[in-house]
Amino acid sequence: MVAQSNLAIGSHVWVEDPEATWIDGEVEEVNNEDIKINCTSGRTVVVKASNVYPKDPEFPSCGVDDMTRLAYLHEPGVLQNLRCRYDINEIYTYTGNILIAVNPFRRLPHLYDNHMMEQYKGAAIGELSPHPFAIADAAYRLMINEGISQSILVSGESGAGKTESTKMLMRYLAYMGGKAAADGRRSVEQQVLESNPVLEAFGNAKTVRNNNSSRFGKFVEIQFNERGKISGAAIRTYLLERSRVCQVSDPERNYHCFYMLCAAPQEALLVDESFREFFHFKLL
Ligand SMILES: Nc1ncnc2c1ncn2[C@@H]1O[C@H](COP(=O)(O)OP(=O)(O)OP(=O)(O)O)[C@@H](O)[C@H]1O
Repeated sequence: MVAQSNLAIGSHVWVEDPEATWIDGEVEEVNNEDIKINCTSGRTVVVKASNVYPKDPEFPSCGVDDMTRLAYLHEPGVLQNLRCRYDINEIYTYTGNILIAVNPFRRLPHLYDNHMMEQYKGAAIGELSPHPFAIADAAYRLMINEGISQSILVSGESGAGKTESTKMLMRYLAYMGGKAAADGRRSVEQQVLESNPVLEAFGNAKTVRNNNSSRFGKFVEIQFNERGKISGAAIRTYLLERSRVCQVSDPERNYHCFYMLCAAPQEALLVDESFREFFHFKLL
């Protein structure tokens, strides 16, 4: 990140702030490398020019849906844009063809219903609001049109929303590639979606950062036939945090499946003699 070298008096800028991370203000005085800034918090600070970043005075109050449209693509500019959008419940933002998701920490069902999936069908990226469905649709279309396998990489820190975003991507792909199941059996896409709760039971646990933290890596492969319909799927898992099974530090928890077993009716567990002592385990 490179700060502005020539700062004029009266120009709008960002400076680091110990409480707000970044705060905006106006340049009041320039003394060689030392810049005096009147912050909007009411404080006046003197900082080195290399720590001062230009602020776009014409930045729209509700932000922009693609970061590439920002006048300045630096950390305070990006964070301001994500913040403005988050405040109006716009949790998704593009940076070119990359989708950034900000965890809303509350259910937003209207964002993910069937009507939304229908809208994103065939829509080019950027035509509608940023959304995981748009990313899934672009991948699906490219696969159909170019005949080449596509990958979607979902990354972020713990609790960022990777698992939830992946489920949205899988739902959309299942919606696009779904076909009626024969003779009442479960279709492949149903089985793919229904695998999530099972995988989460055995591989997810409560941590200090996330009540449903995936303690393993996951590679989900969905196979399509030449007509674009789902023909198969494979889920590979990596690096399960095995130590959690026998060592959990408070307030974290063991894998969900342990508590699910405890919540199960006793008679269901007593089918196996080895479960008799189950409820005395220190671990539980
Ligand atoms: N799009 C969303 N809408 C509503 N809630 C969400 C969304 N994304 C995330 N959340 C909430 O945040 C929690 C954490 O998200 P998630 O488990 O997807 O994070 P993660 O990045 O997969 O974390 P980890 O790396 O620890 O597994 C979810 O259990 C859910 O409550």
